[in-house]
Amino acid sequence: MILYYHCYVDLESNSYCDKLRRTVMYSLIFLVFLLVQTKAELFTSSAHLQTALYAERDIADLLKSYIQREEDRLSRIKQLAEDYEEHSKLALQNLDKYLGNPINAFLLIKRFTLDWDRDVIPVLVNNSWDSMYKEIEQVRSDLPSHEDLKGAASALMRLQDTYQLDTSKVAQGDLRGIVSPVLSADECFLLGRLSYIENDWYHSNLWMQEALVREEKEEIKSVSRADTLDYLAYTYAALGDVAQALELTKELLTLDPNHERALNNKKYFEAMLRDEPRKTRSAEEKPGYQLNRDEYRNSEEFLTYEALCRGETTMPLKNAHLLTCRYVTNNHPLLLIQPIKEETVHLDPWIVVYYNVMSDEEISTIKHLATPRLNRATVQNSKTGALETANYRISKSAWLRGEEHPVVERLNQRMEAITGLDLNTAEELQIANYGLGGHYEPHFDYARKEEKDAFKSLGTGNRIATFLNYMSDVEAGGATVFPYLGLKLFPRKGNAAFWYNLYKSGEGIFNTRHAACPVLVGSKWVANKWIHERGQEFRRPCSLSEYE
Ligand SMILES: O=C(O)CCC(=O)C(=O)O
Ligand SMILES: [Fe+2]
Repeated sequence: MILYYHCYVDLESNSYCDKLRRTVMYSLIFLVFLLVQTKAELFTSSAHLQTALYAERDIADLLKSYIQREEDRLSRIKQLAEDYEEHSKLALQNLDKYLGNPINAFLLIKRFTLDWDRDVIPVLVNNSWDSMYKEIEQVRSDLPSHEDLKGAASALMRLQDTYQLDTSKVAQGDLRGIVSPVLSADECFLLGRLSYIENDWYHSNLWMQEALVREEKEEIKSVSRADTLDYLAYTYAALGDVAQALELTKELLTLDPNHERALNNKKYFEAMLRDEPRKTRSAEEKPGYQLNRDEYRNSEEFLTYEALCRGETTMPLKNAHLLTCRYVTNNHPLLLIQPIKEETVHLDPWIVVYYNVMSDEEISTIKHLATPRLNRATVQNSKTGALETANYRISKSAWLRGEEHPVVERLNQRMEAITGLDLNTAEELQIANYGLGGHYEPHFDYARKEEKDAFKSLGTGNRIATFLNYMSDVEAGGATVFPYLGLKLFPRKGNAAFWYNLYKSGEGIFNTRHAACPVLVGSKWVANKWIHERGQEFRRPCSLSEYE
């Protein structure tokens, strides 16, 4: 703090010492920024949320050892009290005799000088909690923050939308048949309130309704019915259902007749219904349509993406009868002994799945290498070209270079053998871990014409192909889907998907637009290899025809 203060005062000065101080100060500020950044990001990766559980275990150990020490101390105090009680009782029975003995007098004095300092003070004066608390505070930094709470709530809302989860079923601990903990009325209320803070009236309304239902059933109330009615009425009004808002406000007034806001709202709602009697919730007919969602999230593409995520069939797969499987060797020494099984899952654009590309051991090595380096995944701003985080891509990722570990190098060579493409110009291997509700909404892997500078710094052209390794099964959700093809690929540990993003002319293939569905239950790990145009001139020769 002192350092910061001095530097602040001298900010304009240019002596060497000041420059040094300024550098230190900026580094500190940057460090704090980094800490805040990483702290607020636990929920975006399941690997990082694990640290919270380890921290919780450490806190339990710390608390237990503290309790043990305190129990020992208390029993020492108890012994002392008993000893004093007994000694004084004996002495007081015959005071003159006791004190008349010089040895007794001497021992009494010793008792409250030397013995006191040595045996009593350490037991009575206790500051072990302070040091204990400091230790807990250190572990605290590994625990989730309020930002994580907000992120987790909005992830739950996303899961609820995508997988069309019924609010009361979620509250009862039913996630599409997978058992999860039951939520109390106040936990439903919290979800309603967190949505409310985000001006998300739709979800706030659902969860406040559920809070009311649960509150009614609770013997010991965990939430105030009046508060819940207050929020719920507001959300109904915000969603346009003024009549319902009025009903609930009246109920609130029966519980709390002097509730000032409710009294005002009642007048306001009554006036609205009188002056604009047709004012009811605007009903949008499209399935999946939600008030409050932005235009894109109500679009055909997005609704198809969500339907595919749920495993629905949105359109018949074209030429499904022509899809085949085969063993691939490409006459490559790596594949001659152990050919790789290739399943064509779509013909045009050509999309294949390769089986058993990575072994469990390789996957575990790669996860270990990546875990400490996982950072919130970024996307490129198509206008400014800058890399930034966005809600439409929630995961954490790390880049691994071939030279870092033989397993990475071996995987790179294997992908080169399988695809027959040159991977020297490819991007490094990107490891991604999706946490709670982690997803990547529909996107192209290739840069479109308007994104002129997208891969300029790499100098290797556009992303000609994608090789997507699945490093985990996902219990529910987490599919890779292609909304324009009606294609959905559910992750299988060790398998990989591969497709070309560009025609031979270099033109982007629109229908490769794809997305990673939110993870509903489980954790999703993938390793992505984006292969670039440069180096493929003879391996995948160009064509003059635009769409080939
Ligand atoms: O994780 C997935 O299923 C797809 C990921 C993806 O499309 C990407 O990272 O570009
Ligand atoms: Fe992608």
